Amino acid sequence: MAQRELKICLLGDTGVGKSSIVWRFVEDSFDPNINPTIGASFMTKTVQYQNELHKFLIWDMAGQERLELYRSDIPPGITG
Ligand SMILES: Nc1nc2c(ncn2[C@@H]2O[C@H](COP(=O)(O)OP(=O)(O)OP(=O)(O)O)[C@@H](O)[C@H]2O)c(=O)[nH]1
Repeated sequence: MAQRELKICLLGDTGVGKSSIVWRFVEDSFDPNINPTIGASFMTKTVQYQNELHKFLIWDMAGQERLELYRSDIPPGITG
């Protein structure tokens, strides 16, 4: 079966729910006590749609300024 890779990067202010959206998508769970992201976290999920596998590679970037990576650390080839 064909497989496509989709690179997704979440950026935004701290506390707006970036990590929670990723957890809901990847694990279908919600943690009201989730910790702020330090630097960045990386998760993957593969979803079958019709005759193709779609592999999502997701970078969740820290929103707190003091925990941020430099913008130049954002991985190349992001599609969304
Ligand atoms: N009630 C409610 N709380 C939410 C929702 N989404 C996120 N939260 C809460 O909002 C807080 C911040 O959520 P995060 O997902 O850590 O936000 P973030 O944008 O990733 O924050 P940083 O990691 O600091 O960049 C947490 O306490 C979450 O549990 C939602 O849809 N409803």
